[in-house]
Amino acid sequence: MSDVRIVTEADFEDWQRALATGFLQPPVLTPEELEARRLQFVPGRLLGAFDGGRCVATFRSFAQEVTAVGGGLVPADAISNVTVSPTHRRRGLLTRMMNQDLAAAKERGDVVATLIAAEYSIYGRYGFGPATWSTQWTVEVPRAGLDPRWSGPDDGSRIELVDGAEVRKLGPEFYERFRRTQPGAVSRDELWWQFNTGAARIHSDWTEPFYAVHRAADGEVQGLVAYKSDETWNGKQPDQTASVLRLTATTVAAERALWHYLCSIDWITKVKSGYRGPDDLLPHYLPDPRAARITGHADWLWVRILDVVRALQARTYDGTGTLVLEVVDRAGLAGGRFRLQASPEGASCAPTAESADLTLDIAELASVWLGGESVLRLAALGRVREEREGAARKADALFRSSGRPWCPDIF
Ligand SMILES: CC(=O)SCCNC(=O)CCNC(=O)[C@H](O)C(C)(C)COP(=O)(O)OP(=O)(O)OC[C@H]1O[C@@H](n2cnc3c(N)ncnc32)[C@H](O)[C@@H]1OP(=O)(O)O
Repeated sequence: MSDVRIVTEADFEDWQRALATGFLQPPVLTPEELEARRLQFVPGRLLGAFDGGRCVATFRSFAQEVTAVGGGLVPADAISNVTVSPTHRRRGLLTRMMNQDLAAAKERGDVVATLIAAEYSIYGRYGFGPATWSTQWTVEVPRAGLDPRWSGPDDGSRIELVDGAEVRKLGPEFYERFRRTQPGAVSRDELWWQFNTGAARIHSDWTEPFYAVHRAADGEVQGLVAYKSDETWNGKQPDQTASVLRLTATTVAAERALWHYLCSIDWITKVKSGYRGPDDLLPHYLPDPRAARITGHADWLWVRILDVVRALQARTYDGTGTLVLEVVDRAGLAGGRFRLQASPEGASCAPTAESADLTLDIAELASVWLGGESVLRLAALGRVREEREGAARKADALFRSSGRPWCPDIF
């Protein structure tokens, strides 16, 4: 039987080989890739399964914060790098690593665990629910109806091209402001900025994208985009695609200006949006919104609530009401019956012996927690059970939020 345990520095290279194998990537890493990945080594946060001295499964977690509805920051156990080698699949190794990690996260006091799921059907069994969704658009620039003479914003703000070193200087402060405005956004640590600007390279074939920053008239950074272009030249008509890696903005004006900028670059006939929130305004920045075609839509950030009281108290509520929730958690980590008393002034939540209004699984609670799913829809699907008539409608009104959550990052 394989031994599941915390990974030491001595195991690290073997662990990385197993990780690459599990993700069907070339199993031998360059010294530069290994060196960059060592920066992610946090003692106690890497798990592995070992069989006959060889690593056959990998699991990594790290400290993160998730933005709740209303802008509160919630401590999270972010999970990544989950693999089991094909030689050892379906023997319960993932289950053992997950159970160990979630127990440790609960013990540490993390309110939720988060991950981006490779496949939909893997993580529900561990109490995770899809909490944010993402939509990809492709803009057919010639059909968008934008003014072809556009030469940047005319409100005193400006767009500047910058390099990776500059992004590392101005990006973190900007993103700290941004993430407080966006439910579902996750924190980025210093390593994130290094990996995403090429200062440290997990993949040695990394190439520098273009970076453009939007500055308000007073110089404040209000938007940042990283994008790439394909290098096709068909000899006659320029027909290039700009692919957005990330675009975030703290104001609608900055966001609009950056999309307009991308659509105005000479030679660019298509703009691929990357992973946006499902209610992103992008189509409506175009005189003809039909020029933006949806090319992908799927679940994105999955959340596992570890502490119902703190999770429900961390977010804001537009409505006023009291609700008793029976939360079922098969793993025994966070379930129970809770009374939520919410109003725009604040919320309190505590265990209760009162009879329940609504019964739902911990995974369904995660899906409605950030406002990404509606209680009424889950009730219609039979995934939330009303114990009192009208409770689903009441809960729907309480958990509903004015915008859909969005997680711009992959981890
Ligand atoms: C956050 C991230 O890193 S996402 C990346 C996830 N990794 C990958 O997709 C890489 C390729 N896949 C793998 O490495 C493995 O198949 C894993 C990690 C997904 C699963 O590991 P395993 O050790 O085989 O899972 P384990 O044996 O613990 O399975 C537990 C249960 O999940 C089910 N399960 C596991 N993987 C899958 C899957 N891909 N699809 C559907 N069900 C699955 C098993 O059938 C089992 O069900 P049961 O409890 O009803 O018997």
